[in-house]
Amino acid sequence: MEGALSLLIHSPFASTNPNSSLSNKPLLFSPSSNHSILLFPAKSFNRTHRATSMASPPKDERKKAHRLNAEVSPHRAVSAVRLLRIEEGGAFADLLSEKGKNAARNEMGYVERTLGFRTRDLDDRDIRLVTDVVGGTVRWRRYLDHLIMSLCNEEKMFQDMEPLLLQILRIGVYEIVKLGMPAYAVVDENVRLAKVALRPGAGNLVNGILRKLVSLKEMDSLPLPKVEGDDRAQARVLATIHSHPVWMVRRWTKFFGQEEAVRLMNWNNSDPSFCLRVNTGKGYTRADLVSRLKDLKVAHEVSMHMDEFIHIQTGLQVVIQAGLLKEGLCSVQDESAGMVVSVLDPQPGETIVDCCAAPGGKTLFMAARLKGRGTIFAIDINKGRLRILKDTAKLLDVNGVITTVHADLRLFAENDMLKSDKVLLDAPCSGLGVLSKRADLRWNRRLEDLEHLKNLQDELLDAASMLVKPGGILVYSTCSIDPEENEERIAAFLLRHPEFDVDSVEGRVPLDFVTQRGHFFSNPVKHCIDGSFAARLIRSLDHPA
Ligand SMILES: C[S@@+](CC[C@H](N)C(=O)[O-])C[C@H]1O[C@@H](n2cnc3c(N)ncnc32)[C@H](O)[C@@H]1O
Repeated sequence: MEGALSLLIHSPFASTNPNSSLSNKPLLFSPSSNHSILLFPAKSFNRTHRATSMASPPKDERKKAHRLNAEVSPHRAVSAVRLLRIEEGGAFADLLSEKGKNAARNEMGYVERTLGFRTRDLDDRDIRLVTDVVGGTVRWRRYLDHLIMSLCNEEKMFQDMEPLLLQILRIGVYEIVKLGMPAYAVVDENVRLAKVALRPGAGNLVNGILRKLVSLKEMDSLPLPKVEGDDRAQARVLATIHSHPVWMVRRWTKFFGQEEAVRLMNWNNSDPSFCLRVNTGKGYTRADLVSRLKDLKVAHEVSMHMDEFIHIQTGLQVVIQAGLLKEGLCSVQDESAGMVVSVLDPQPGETIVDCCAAPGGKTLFMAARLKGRGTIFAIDINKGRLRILKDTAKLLDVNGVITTVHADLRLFAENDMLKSDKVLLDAPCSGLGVLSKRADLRWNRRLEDLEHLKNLQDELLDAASMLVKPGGILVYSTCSIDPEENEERIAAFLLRHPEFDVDSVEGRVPLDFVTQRGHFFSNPVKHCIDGSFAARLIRSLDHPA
C-alpha cells in the first residue's frame, strides 16, 4: 500500500526522464524527484563529491554499533544528514513518517553510520522540525550561502568547507534568520553537533560564524546586496535575496515584470498549503471528510471552486497518520490539478485516453467522475509509476473503469486504432508552477531543460491528437507557468493541425481562471494554488482521424 499512499500525496509533476524508477519513491510533503540534483548554480559551489564521501560510510563502518550521544539535538543531526543525501542526488523525501517504523529505523541507522554516533529517537515535534528545517534550508540555500560566505574570513574558506560542516552552518543560519529560533540556543546546539560529528575546530568555526550572524541580526544589518545595476546585475541580486537560480529570475522578469517575479519568488518561498480531494468514487462525500477533519482538529476550509476539495494549511501529517489516505477516503491533490479535470469534463459512458497518466492524480479523479460507466485508457512510459496508479485505483475503488497501458505514447498512437471521445495530455514539463511544494526543484531545473521539454511536448501533442475522434476533445495541460510550455505550444500545435480549434474553457472553470485566449491558467500569486495551464481543443467533424 506504500505505493498507493505515495500517489495520494503526490502533486503531479513533470518527469523528463520517464524511464527512471527513482520517481516512484513515496514522499510526504513533496513529490519525488527523478533528477540528479544540481545544488549550486556556480561551478565553484559544487561540492557534491565531498558530500558523497561523507554520506556513504565504508562497508566495515556499517556493522559497528555506535555510542548514544544524548546531548546532540536529534532533529539537527537528522536534518544535516538528510541535507547531505539530498545534495548527493537523493530524492527530496521525508523518509521518516510515510513508510512507518522501518523507514524511520533505516534513516536513523543511516544517520548513525554517517555521523559515527546515535542520537535519541525523534519524537513528533522533532519530526516536524526536520521537515521544516530541511525544506527551508533547501529552499533558502542560495541566500544562506551568501550570508555564510559573507561571514567567512575569506571566500576560499567557504569554498573549501567540508559538506557536513556547511550543512550544519546552513541549518544554524536558517534557524536564526528565517525561523527566528532563540539565537544562542541555536548557536550552542549547532556548535555541539559540529564538535561531536566532526572535531572541536569545526565547532569553533560554527561558533564564530553564527555569533557574528547573531550580532549583525540584532543590529539589523545582515550583509545583503542592493538591487542595482543593469538587468543582469539586478537579477543576480534578486536571485540571492529570494534564493532562486538567476535564469529563473531573468525569465520571469522578462515575461511578467520584476514586481511579479518577486511576488512569485515570495510565493515559492512560503510554506506550502495542501488540498484534499474526497474520493466520491468510493461513495464518500465532502461532508464525510469535513467531519473526520473536525474530529482530528485539523483546521480546514472547503474550496469555493470545486465541490470535492478542501484546503488545509497545516495538519497533513495528522491526516496521513490518522489513515485517511490509506482508507481511500481522500487523496492529496491540488485544486489546480482538479480544475484540469474540469476542463476535460469527463462524462459517464465516455471513452477517455489519459496519455501521460502516472502516477494517476488526474486519472483517478476522472474515474470518480465517470461514476462506474465508461473507460479510461491510462498510458504511461514509466512502469513503476503506472503500478502506483493501478494500486491506488484499487484502493479508491475506481479500478473498474481504468485500463493501464505501459507504452511510449508516440509509438502507441502510431500503431493503435483507438479513437476516443476525449484525450488528456498532462505533459512532462518543468514543474515551475509547483515550486512552493517542491523545495528542491528550483535547483534541479536548468534553462536547457526547457528546450528538450518543448520538443517532447510538441511530439506528444502530435501523438495525442491522433487518438481523438472527429468532434472529440483534446486537453493539453502542464504544471508550469512558463508561456513557452503553455500558450506557445498550443499556438504551434494549431498551426500544424488546422483540424483542431480552441474550445474555450469558460463555464467549466471559474471565470477568474480563464485566459484571454480561452485557456485555463492558475497563477500561484493570484489564486494561491499551484500554477498550472490547460487548453481545450476540439477536432472538427469533417477532418477524419
Ligand atoms: C506530469 S506527469 C503526469 C502526471 C499525471 N497526469 C498525474 O496527474 O498524476 C508526466 C508523465 O509523463 C510520462 N511520460 C513521459 N514521456 C512519455 C511518453 N513518451 N509516453 C508516455 N508517457 C510519458 C512520465 O512518465 C510521467 O509520468
